[in-house]
Amino acid sequence: MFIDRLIENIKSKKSPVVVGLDPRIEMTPQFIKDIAFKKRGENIEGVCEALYLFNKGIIDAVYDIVPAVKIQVAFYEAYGIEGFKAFFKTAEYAKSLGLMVIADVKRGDIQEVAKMYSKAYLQNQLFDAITVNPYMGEDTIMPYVEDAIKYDKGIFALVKTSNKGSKDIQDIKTTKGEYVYQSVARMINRISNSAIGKYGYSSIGAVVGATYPEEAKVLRKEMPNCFFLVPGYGAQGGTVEDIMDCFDENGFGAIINSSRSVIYAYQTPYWKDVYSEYEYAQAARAEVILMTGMINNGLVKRKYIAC
Ligand SMILES: O=c1ccn([C@@H]2O[C@H](COP(=O)(O)O)[C@@H](O)[C@H]2O)c(=O)[nH]1
Repeated sequence: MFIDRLIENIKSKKSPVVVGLDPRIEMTPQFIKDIAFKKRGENIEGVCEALYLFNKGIIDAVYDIVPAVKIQVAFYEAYGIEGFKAFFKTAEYAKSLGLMVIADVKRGDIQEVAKMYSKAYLQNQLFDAITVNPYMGEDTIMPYVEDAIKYDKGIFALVKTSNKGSKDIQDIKTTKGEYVYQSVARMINRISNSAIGKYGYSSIGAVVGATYPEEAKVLRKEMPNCFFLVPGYGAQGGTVEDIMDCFDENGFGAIINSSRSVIYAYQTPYWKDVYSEYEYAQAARAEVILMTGMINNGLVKRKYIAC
């Protein structure tokens, strides 16, 4: 099952860190752009080649120390068909090195449309899991759940997102006296019963932001079946302490995504005097090792088992 494979990958890499491949052309090292533009021209094709080459460097540097990568489709979709090619090529390369691939596509929509989104991603062998948006209601996520079970894939449903504005709707109190995100959490946890693996977690998981540690603590209890995909670590302000309550005492229960803080580590105050732009991938590796060490130390301090 997807979730068992994910847990086994976390165990074998001894890391719950997911690297987010969200490349920006304006932050891409010049030497990569030079290579890409020379090969494909200083145009959309060249830009997309540069994004792919950048990702390839990161993947080469981290594939042996993380269980998965998360690829945010917006950074590719912005460039049309060439962007999509870079998106698929990135997924293909990550898979070829044994990484699990989460497509961050946050899909939703009415059932008939959701079926087509699901066909695009969950029926595609390149992707192990996708993110979905359940805020249109249960019927809209069932096509993804059905395909996840049928094709042995995973889904992570948005429950409490990491952005500031997540409170605008997700934190409204319902007539039952709970927050909207808790109602969504209850729905997802119930649905997730249909896909529980041998470690007690389901292939139907939840997105819970690192920037809301109190809410995450509540949700960990209210969603015992659901593995959390936790964005918001690093660049958005989430810290190791903030994510601790996403884990269970066996050191499972969560994968922690970091995109900018890892892929652009060489530009951060911590690493910028150590690594040049030519060494951006080594900097990303160093940041993942540091992040993994800090998370595992945090787990040990709590007397939880480290990953
Ligand atoms: O609640 C959410 C859900 C998804 N994301 C995604 O995670 C990364 C975060 O990038 P950073 O550079 O580490 O901030 C990005 O792909 C978002 O789409 C999120 O941030 N919050």
